[in-house]
Amino acid sequence: MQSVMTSGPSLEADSISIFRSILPGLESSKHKGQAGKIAVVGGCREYTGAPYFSAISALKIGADLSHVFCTKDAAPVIKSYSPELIVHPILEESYSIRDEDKSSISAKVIAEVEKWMERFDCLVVGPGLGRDPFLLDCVSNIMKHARECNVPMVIDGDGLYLVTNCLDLVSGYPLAVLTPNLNEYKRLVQKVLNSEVNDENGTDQLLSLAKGIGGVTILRKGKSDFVSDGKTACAVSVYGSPRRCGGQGDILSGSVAVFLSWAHQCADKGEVSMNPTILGCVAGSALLRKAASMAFDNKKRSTLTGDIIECLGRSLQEICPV
Ligand SMILES: NC(=O)C1=CN([C@@H]2O[C@H](COP(=O)(O)OP(=O)(O)OC[C@H]3O[C@@H](n4cnc5c(N)ncnc54)[C@H](O)[C@@H]3O)[C@@H](O)[C@H]2O)[C@@H](O)CC1
Ligand SMILES: Nc1ncnc2c1ncn2[C@@H]1O[C@H](COP(=O)(O)OP(=O)(O)OP(=O)(O)O)[C@@H](O)[C@H]1O
Ligand SMILES: [Mg+2]
Repeated sequence: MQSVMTSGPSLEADSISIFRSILPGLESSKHKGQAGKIAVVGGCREYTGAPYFSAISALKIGADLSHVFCTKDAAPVIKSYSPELIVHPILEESYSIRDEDKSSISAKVIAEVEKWMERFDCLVVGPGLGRDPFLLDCVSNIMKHARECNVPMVIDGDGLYLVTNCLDLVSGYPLAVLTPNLNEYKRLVQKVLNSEVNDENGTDQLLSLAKGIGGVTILRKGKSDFVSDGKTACAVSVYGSPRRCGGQGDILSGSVAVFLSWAHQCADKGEVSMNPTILGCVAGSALLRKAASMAFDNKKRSTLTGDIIECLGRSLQEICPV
C-alpha cells in the first residue's frame, strides 16, 4: 500500500492570497495576448486527449492564446476537438520517416517551433507526447531552445519520462516545473536520489529531489499537492475530489502554465516578493482542485475530465470575482 505524504497546517500555502496577488485585471486597455500565450508540446498517434485537456484548460482559465505542437497524425483529431486551439502538425514519430531523412526532418521541426518560441509565455511539455525515440529527441532540442529564450516550462506526462532519463534538459533551469504523479515521482526519486519514496520525511525528500536535480521546482501531485524549489516547500490541500479519472494532471499542467505566466508578469513589475514559480504552482493546483471538487459535487462517480474543465471558469470566479 503506497504511503501518503501528509501536510501540517504550517506547510499549507495561502492560495487565496496568492490568487489575489497574481491575477491580472480585465481592463479594456489590454490587447490580445497580454493575458498569456501558452504552447503545449504533446499529442501523438496514441494520445490526443491529454494535449487538448492541457491547452483548453489554459484558455478557460484566462490565457488569450493556446497552441499545440503535435504529430501530423494527432493534429486533425485535436483540431476537431476545438477551433479555439492553434494546432501545429509538425512533430514526427519514427514509424513515419526513413532513417536517412531523420536529420533533415529534425532540423525542420526545430525551425518550425523556433519561429514561434519568443512569443510564448510558458510551454507545457509532455501531455500525450508518447515515448517515440525520434520524437523525444526533437522535443529535447525544443526544450534546449526554450531555455535559451528563457521561456518557463511545465514538464508533465511523457515529458517527465524524457527528463527522468535526461536530467540535464532541466537541471539548473529555475523556470522549469516538474509535475510528477505517484509513478512519475517514484521514478524521479529512484533515479536522482537512488532511493525509494519515503513519506515519513516526505518534505525533506522533496527538497532533496529538487536540489538534486538542481534549480527546478517540483509539484508532487497527490491527496495534497506539494511544491518545492529546493529551498522552501509548501502544500496545497484545499478542495479536491475523490474521483481519479485520467486527465486531471493534464488540466493541472495547463493551469500551472497560465498562473506561471501571470506570476512572472507580476514579478517582472516587482509586485511579488516570493518565487513566482512557486506562486504559479500553488495557484494552478488550487484552481484545479476547486474545479474537481465542484464537478464532483455535480457528477459524483461519473465525473470526467471534461466536467472539471467546464468548472474552471466558475471556480476562479468564486475565488476571485470579477
Ligand atoms: N485521454 C488522454 O489522452 C490521456 C493521456 N494521458 C497521457 O498518457 C501518457 C502516460 O500517462 P500516465 O499517467 O499513464 O503515465 P504513467 O507514467 O503513470 O504510466 C504509463 C505507463 O508506462 C509505464 N512507465 C512509465 N514510465 C516508465 C519508465 N520510466 N519505466 C518503465 N515503465 C514506465 C507505467 O508503469 C505505465 O504502465 C502521458 O503522456 C499522459 O499525458 C494521461 O494524461 C491520461 C489522459
Ligand atoms: N488522492 C487524491 N485525492 C485528492 N486529489 C488528488 C489525489 N491524487 C491526485 N489528486 C489531485 O489530482 C491532480 C492530478 O493528479 P493525478 O495523480 O491524477 O495526475 P496524473 O496521473 O498525471 O493525471 P493524468 O491522468 O492527467 O496523467 C493533482 O494535482 C491533485 O491535486
Ligand atoms: Mg499525468
